[in-house]
Amino acid sequence: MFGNSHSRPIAISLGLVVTVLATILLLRQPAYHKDPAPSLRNLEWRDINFVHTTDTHGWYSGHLNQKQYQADWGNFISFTTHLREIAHAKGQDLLLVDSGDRHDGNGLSDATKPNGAKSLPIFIQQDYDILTIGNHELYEFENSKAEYEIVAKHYNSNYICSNVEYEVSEGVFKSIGRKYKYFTTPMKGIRILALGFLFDFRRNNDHTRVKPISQVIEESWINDLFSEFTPDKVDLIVINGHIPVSHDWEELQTLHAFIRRFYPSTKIQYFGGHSHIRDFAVYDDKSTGLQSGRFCETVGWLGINTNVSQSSSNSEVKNTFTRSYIDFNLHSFMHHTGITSFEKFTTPKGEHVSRQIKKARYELGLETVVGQVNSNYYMDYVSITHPKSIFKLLSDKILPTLKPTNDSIELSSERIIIINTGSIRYDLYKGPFTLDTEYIVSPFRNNWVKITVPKKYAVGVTNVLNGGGYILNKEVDNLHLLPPQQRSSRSITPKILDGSRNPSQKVFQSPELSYSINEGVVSERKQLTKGYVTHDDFGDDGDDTPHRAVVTHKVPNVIESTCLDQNSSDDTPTDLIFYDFIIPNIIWALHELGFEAEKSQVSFFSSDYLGKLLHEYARNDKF
Ligand SMILES: Nc1ccn([C@@H]2O[C@H](COP(=O)(O)O)[C@@H](O)[C@H]2O)c(=O)n1
Ligand SMILES: [Zn+2]
Ligand SMILES: [Zn+2]
Repeated sequence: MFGNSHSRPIAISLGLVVTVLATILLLRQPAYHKDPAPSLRNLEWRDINFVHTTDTHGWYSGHLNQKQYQADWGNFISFTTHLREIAHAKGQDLLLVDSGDRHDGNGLSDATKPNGAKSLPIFIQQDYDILTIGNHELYEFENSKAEYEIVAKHYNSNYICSNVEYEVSEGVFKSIGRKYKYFTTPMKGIRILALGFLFDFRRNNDHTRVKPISQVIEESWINDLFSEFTPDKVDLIVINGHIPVSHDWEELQTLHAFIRRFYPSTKIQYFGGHSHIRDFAVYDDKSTGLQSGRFCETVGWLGINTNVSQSSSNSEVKNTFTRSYIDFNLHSFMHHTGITSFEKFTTPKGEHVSRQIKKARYELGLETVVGQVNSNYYMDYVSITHPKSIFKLLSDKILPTLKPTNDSIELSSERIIIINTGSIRYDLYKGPFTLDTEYIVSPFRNNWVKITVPKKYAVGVTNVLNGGGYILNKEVDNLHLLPPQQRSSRSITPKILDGSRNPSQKVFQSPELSYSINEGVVSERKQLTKGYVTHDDFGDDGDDTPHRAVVTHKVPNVIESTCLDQNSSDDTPTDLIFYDFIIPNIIWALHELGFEAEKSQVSFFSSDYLGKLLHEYARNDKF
């Protein structure tokens, strides 16, 4: 038809219209590309800005089967490099903070001997300005040694820990890092006094010491320090704790009251961790606490204006402080830097670290396929009686495969195996079960132990351990038995079942439903990715990516797998088998039931830890 001379002008004008329209569309495209995620909430920049991580537990490869957390440590390094440049270009400061727990949770950290041999050299490529220790650096001596010799040494005066000591030679204990750091920021000249604290942790190895905060504040060094650095010399106090920031965790409250005695109106910023949640707490009009999740799912963002007047009101706090929880993916990282091409985004160091990770994973054989998993098994997305519950899988199928390590171990005809649900760290996904999966689901190399008790006591233990909710019996140190998801201050509020005002932030961890980075504009609610929806003291606008919340179910402290004869008498000797990690808890529960047991009555049963049982189950094609 374009060959027809009469129609040519029309064809030309049509062509012109098409060209113009196309040009308009093309001109609009870059705007879209510049901001590929208009639904993301932008970061607010202040005089001083902090990027915060905590509880990374070795997840430096990123979440390979969850696109929403798929950035790796190299990408994270590129991200913060740009953020620092942006801050400095604006004349603002940017500091990086990490709050500890770098082991136990991923093959990259746990498949080596010593633990962390490959992951710590990767972790320390990040330029942290302030970092501290977590409890997972203290369970095993080899982790403490690595912390002292690799991490603390590398970061030198930036490694700040005010209440943990390390045995440098026999009987000689020294602070594992610097007890404090006083420094002035390069751009705004903000004078910062920084300290670091671990919560009152009692299960540390013998070559380390942890002093509870309540004891530290009685010591002369901290009183002298605060007397020397009078308020006129300090613009901002930073407390980096491996401690939850929630109001119901007493230790930070104690510390805060102590600091305020010396600094009645100085701004104080707390960074926290350990309970693996996103959280932000306002302590008073000049002081807040930020906690940035777990497992490289979250990068926390915290900004402070230093010049806000001293008057006290709610809006004053909001004018002073701002917080965001950034999803650990390239989509978010690139959005917040305003860089639209990956080539421009990735820095030589970031690229180098990403290569280092790939190499380490290859050398460790982390992607070696052991077997296939037939379904997703969840920790708390379904109830523990649901066929897709990982705890049901363990109690029905995996734990019954546990055998004593040698034939000389005497067995009773009846038995109950109890596991602390905190020993399971992550969902198990449908698809290949790799070496990495074993560590991700259950990284701990605990031994199984056994005690034989009359059946009437054995059958009550699980109930006692689960009965009291948060068990606060300090003598047996039950504090550390609780699975992280139950430790959220937010879970005190009753759950609302449509998920829209779910009190604690939630993540749906199914790879099937995780979103694609290229998904584009998310405009309708039904298109939102399921993930964290955080409700904190500033409201519910903290997550950089608006997610759709999911309902999660309460997970008890322990679950059991039983092999009992319904017809046998109450006094039948019954083997109670459990991880040595919970010996004090079991002895305490038996005591509560009226049976006095000694640690010496507990004997070794097996070294086939949970990860190994799962591995064998997959290898034998049992799923
Ligand atoms: N050998 C171990 C050590 C720890 N656990 C579990 O880990 C929990 C602590 O982890 P955080 O990341 O929250 O510090 C602890 O409560 C135990 O449940 C374990 O099972 N075995
Ligand atoms: Zn942790
Ligand atoms: Zn911890």
